[in-house]
Amino acid sequence: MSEPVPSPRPRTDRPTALVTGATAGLGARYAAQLAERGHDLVLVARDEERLARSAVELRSRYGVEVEVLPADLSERASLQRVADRVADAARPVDVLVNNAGFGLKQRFADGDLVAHEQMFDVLCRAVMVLSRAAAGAMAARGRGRIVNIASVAGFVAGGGHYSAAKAYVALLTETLHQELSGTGVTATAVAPGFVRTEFHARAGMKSGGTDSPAWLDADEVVRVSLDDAFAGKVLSVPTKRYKALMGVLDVVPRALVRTVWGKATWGAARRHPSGPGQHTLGNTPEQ
Ligand SMILES: NC(=O)C1=CN([C@@H]2O[C@H](COP(=O)(O)OP(=O)(O)OC[C@H]3O[C@@H](n4cnc5c(N)ncnc54)[C@H](OP(=O)(O)O)[C@@H]3O)[C@@H](O)[C@H]2O)C=CC1
Ligand SMILES: CC(=O)[C@H](N)C(=O)O
Repeated sequence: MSEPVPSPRPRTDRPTALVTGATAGLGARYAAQLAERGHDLVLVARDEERLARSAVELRSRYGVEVEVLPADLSERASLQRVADRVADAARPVDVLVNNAGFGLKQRFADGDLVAHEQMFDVLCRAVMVLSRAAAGAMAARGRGRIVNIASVAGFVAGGGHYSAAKAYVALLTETLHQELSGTGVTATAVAPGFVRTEFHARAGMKSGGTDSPAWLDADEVVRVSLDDAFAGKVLSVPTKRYKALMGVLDVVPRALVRTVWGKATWGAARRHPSGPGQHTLGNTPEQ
């Protein structure tokens, strides 16, 4: 039986940050580092027990107010509840971190359509709806930060539907940044490389050698990206090695990138064993 979700606590003078995917990986670190930077928090994810545990830990460690908002962002009604919270003028959200996400080790062409639709809903539709909610409410107040977690994968071909989804996040964020110019609201796309989180285990992807330099520490990614976001940068590519890789990707022929990236990262995505339309989903929380 999960702990009852505590009702929102009285407003403080601290700014408030809403983080999606706050129970694990990068999202858990965004919540901790934003608390450390003096923000009250609204935590969003599906796993209510992990949310409640995170809230207790963050309150006691950082002395900030923490609200939990259980939601499956692939479900429209759930997503709308989160959008309503983001847009609530009576309880302003000053920083929105659209972080929730997962990968699919399935080809797009013959993979599980339901799984691909869910990934699109979480990686793209949720980011769009919540960014819109934040843009309107923040611009009305003349201040706010929108931080959308894209990926290096969004700048390379060959990463499957996931890459396309992350390219959408990056470009939508650049549009937001441009359209919000002069309003006091900034939008930052964060493009991490490979980060040691639950992402790959949840998706059943090989992630051997995570102690190699190619793999980043989640705390470093979050610290660098928050520094960039608070500096108003439109794109944050944590660490020099991934900034260098992005430069290389600009000049290497795309056909070569398509061939190499897919194989070098998740291995050749499996043809779906039972063919298109079967419903075996990844993205199950680690217990
Ligand atoms: N790890 C990496 O190598 C990289 C990751 N990224 C991106 O970073 C972001 C965070 O990923 P990462 O921390 O690695 O992954 P993790 O798997 O460690 O964490 C994913 C988080 O998202 C939440 N989540 C998953 N599905 C949903 C859903 N349907 N509704 C609400 N919340 C959901 C999970 O909580 P719950 O299960 O409780 O819902 C969890 O808190 C993602 O957008 C990912 O694409 C980008 C580049 C590299
Ligand atoms: C780099 C990513 O966004 C992704 N986690 C991957 O493993 O490709």
